[in-house]
Amino acid sequence: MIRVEDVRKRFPGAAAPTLDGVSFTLETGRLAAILGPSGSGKSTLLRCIVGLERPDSGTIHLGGQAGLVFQSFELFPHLTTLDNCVLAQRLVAKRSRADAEARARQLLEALGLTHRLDAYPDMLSGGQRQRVAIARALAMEPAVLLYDEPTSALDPSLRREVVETLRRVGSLGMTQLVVTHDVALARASEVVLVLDHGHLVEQGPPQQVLDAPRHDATRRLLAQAHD
Ligand SMILES: Nc1ncnc2c1ncn2[C@@H]1O[C@H](COP(=O)(O)OP(=O)(O)OP(=O)(O)O)[C@@H](O)[C@H]1O
Repeated sequence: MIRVEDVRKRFPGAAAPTLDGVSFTLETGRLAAILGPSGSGKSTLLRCIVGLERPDSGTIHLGGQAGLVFQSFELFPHLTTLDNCVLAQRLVAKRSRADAEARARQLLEALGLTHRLDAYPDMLSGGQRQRVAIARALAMEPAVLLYDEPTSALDPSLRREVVETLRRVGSLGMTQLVVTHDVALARASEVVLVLDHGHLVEQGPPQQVLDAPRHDATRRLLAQAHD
């Protein structure tokens, strides 16, 4: 689960706080999307949850480490699918080659990549590369998995594949939080959080937040999505 309580962050010299008392809870195994206009604090919130940024005050409870799937995937170009998923397990988690490989194979199978174990990243489609990055993050057994704009590096035809992938990961019991500008992706998630000027202005299921928006920031995001 993710429990964020009254998180505040103001960067030195900034006129206003980037996060101004953000609180929410996401239950284990749930998929949430964070929407918000540019500059509203989405990436900063994500970075605080991962531990790349330190809040000035407030608490973040994950019950373990957070895994992060980067927008650009950051795969090692000289390693195969399997070895991309084995390396950090060996170096960071100090697992044996056999253990690391077994875990990687299991996750790659769950994500439909068994036929691509020996392929190098440049031989894979964008969606496949993303699934390798997700399998690699899952192999480290994070308590939660966070994504920074998972659809923006992919062409529109692949966006549906992302939703399918997130559902598969959810069915493994993983708690997932996605920062996105993509309203369609938010609609496919279970919980939508809307940030505006460092405040969480809406939170709830997509049917509530996106079909009956109560805040101007949400209405503007929906209007832009329809343009
Ligand atoms: N390291 C930093 N130092 C100073 N200011 C920062 C830093 N990181 C972010 N900010 C400021 O905090 C505000 C929110 O930035 P953030 O990247 O969190 O927004 P965002 O909602 O993710 O935006 P976008 O949708 O454009 O990615 C911006 O005004 C930004 O300039």
